[in-house]
Amino acid sequence: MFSTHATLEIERVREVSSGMPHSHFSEQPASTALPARHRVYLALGTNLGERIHNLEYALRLLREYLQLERISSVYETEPVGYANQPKFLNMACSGTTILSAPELLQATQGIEQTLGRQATFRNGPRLIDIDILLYDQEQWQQEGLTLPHPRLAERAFVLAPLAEIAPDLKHPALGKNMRELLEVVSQQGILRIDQPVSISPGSPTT
Ligand SMILES: Nc1ncnc2c1ncn2[C@@H]1O[C@H](COP(=O)(O)OP(=O)(O)OP(=O)(O)O)[C@@H](O)[C@H]1O
Ligand SMILES: Nc1nc2c(c(=O)[nH]1)N=C(CO)CN2
Repeated sequence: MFSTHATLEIERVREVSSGMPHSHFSEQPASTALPARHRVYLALGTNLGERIHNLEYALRLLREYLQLERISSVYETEPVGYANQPKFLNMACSGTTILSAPELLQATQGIEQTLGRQATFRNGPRLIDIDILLYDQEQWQQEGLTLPHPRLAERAFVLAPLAEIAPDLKHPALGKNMRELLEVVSQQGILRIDQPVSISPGSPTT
């Protein structure tokens, strides 16, 4: 279950037992095999509307697709790329999913639509942005999806929450972990705030 503080959130991956002696397990029909689970890391950002509420609502919807394992604190961050807009709230989460990476992208884009995200412009303001940072240790580049996320290593607003929940996680292409990547970017304008997220039922504000 989730505590009221984001940093304390832990949901354990349920262990499923067949109830059969181990030696009989391989005799089960293939259809009973559990689908493979993939560990994924996501970044969330918002700078319009009730920002905390947007994060909470997105996390609740994400739980339909992910078994959440960790969620970071919330960080208030100066806008990067286009300065003339409100400050963002950013956070990261990890979880496991049976979805393929393109299916997960479809799910996250659906959640952005559900929250009412309107197309603006590159680096512009948004109700919610959900980026897939890593999907297992996959390196993938196809139309519409690049893994790891191509701008992960240059963004303190992504690395600070990610390093909080997964400091030793290695970037599959760069070979460095998240703590090391965070150390080499400027953390100016990145402030961890003491505002907890709660993901009990509710509705969007916008
Ligand atoms: N790993 C990824 N996670 C999310 N979107 C991705 C990823 N790789 C590629 N994309 C593509 O990026 C496109 C633009 O996404 P989005 O509108 O969120 O961009 P942005 O938030 O303005 O910029 P940024 O991608 O730098 O955060 C999406 O339509 C999606 O197809
Ligand atoms: N601080 C901050 N700046 C941004 C962010 C964001 O999430 N946080 N997202 C952007 C486009 O994805 C562009 N700039």
